[in-house]
Amino acid sequence: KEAPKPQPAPAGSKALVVYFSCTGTTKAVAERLAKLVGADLVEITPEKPYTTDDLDWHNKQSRSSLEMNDPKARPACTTRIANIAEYSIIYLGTPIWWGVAPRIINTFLDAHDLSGKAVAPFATSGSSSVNKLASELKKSYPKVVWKAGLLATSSTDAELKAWAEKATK
Ligand SMILES: Cc1cc2nc3c(=O)[nH]c(=O)nc-3n(C[C@H](O)[C@H](O)[C@H](O)COP(=O)(O)O)c2cc1C
Repeated sequence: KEAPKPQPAPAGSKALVVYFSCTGTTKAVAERLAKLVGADLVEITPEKPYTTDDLDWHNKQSRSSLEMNDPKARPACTTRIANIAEYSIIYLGTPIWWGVAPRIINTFLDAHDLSGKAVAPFATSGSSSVNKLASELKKSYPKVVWKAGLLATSSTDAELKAWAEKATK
């Protein structure tokens, strides 16, 4: 008997998980999600990596504080996804900084044309909910088809999968 042929993915079903992570929490979720849904995985990498001092939110002069205090800050990121148009769904993972997405997420979004694209944001945080992050992104990038956000700090595989599938509908 012949082995069953692998099913080719239906046209337009390509999924991308793209994420930013400084201390590994979002990265771990992104890796699990990509495996669960069979998505490509790309990291948003800052041109200048964040040091521990950079991430000190108690220090008003730290790099992250200065960036978050300036809505127009766009820290350089080297990530460019040339074939981003090929994806039918993009899962965008990020830590929550000051209640919203780090400015490098804006750098990434500014550099890619995601008009009409389905993008589902997921985030990890100490405690903040994903709502403000999601609504701010929606306001800043109104041409994106934003799907429901997920606070994924302690999401199970089943929760990740259910949320990811819903975003494709
Ligand atoms: C500069 C900075 C600001 C943060 N602001 C918040 C916040 O507003 N609310 C919150 O719950 N957690 C906040 N955190 C905690 C992170 O969201 C949390 O540790 C996240 O899981 C880190 O993800 P990562 O390991 O992928 O970088 C902040 C962390 C940093 C470094």
